[in-house]
Amino acid sequence: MDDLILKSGQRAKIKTDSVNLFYGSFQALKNVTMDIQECAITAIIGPSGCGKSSLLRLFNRMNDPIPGVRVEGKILLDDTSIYDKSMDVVALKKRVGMVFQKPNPFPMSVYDNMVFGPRHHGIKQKARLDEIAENYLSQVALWDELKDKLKEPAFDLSPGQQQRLCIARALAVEPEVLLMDESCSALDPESTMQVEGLMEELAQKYTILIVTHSMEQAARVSHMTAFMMMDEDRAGTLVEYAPTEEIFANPKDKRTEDYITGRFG
Ligand SMILES: Nc1ncnc2c1ncn2[C@@H]1O[C@H](COP(=O)(O)OP(=O)(O)OP(=O)(O)O)[C@@H](O)[C@H]1O
Repeated sequence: MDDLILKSGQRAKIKTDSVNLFYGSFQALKNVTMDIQECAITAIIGPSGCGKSSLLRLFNRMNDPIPGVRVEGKILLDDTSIYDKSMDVVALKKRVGMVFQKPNPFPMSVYDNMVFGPRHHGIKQKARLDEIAENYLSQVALWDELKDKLKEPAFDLSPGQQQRLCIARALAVEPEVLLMDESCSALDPESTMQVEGLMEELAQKYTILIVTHSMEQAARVSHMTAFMMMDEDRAGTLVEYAPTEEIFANPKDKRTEDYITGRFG
């Protein structure tokens, strides 16, 4: 579809148009319009409370269970409206996976973590499940470390290994988009570097969105950066959205410049 082609010539995987999000009477996002590039890393940055996580969670309808939540405007995944009444939310969550701030392996073995999603989606054959476990643990560079520990509890792994396992588990259902909400903030610097390296590799195949408090991380790994702020009503707005190099080297908006140079936030 032509309207999914961006000015840069890249294809948009997700498009939002004039999105407002309300928690009850509180407006958490105001008029957010952005096109998210396919097979690239997009970072969402901004001060605490400006709506970064709220925005991220809109893309796989994670906000749905919150009482009083209301979404206005349009959000497209490819050319399908995510908030259309006919949208199959289980299928959406398979296409748009999520990795959280704290590693959250399930209380089961490494192997069972890996095959949980595929089993849920109907894959039964042991050989196929084994293949999936090996393939995705390899993609996150854990196979060599864990191939002899597949039956051990995932909780026994180091935090960095646990987070890579959670990424592998998210990949095992073959998503198209991966949402990462401060997924390195509970990790030590070495594990952070490993996960960042992994993100860069994964971006060749997957569309990745990250929320991060670390501007260094946004600058290191992302291709596009969205800077958000609260307006006078405390609603989150998109201030500037551009290739990461431009945001950090030549921001167009004074507020972006003030934030990235550490004058506030
Ligand atoms: N479930 C909820 N119910 C009501 N208000 C909420 C809910 N979740 C978030 N909010 C409010 O929405 C606003 C945006 O929150 P959100 O967590 O999206 O911001 P953030 O930029 O990700 O913050 P942080 O950087 O501190 O994680 C905040 O004012 C927050 O208090």
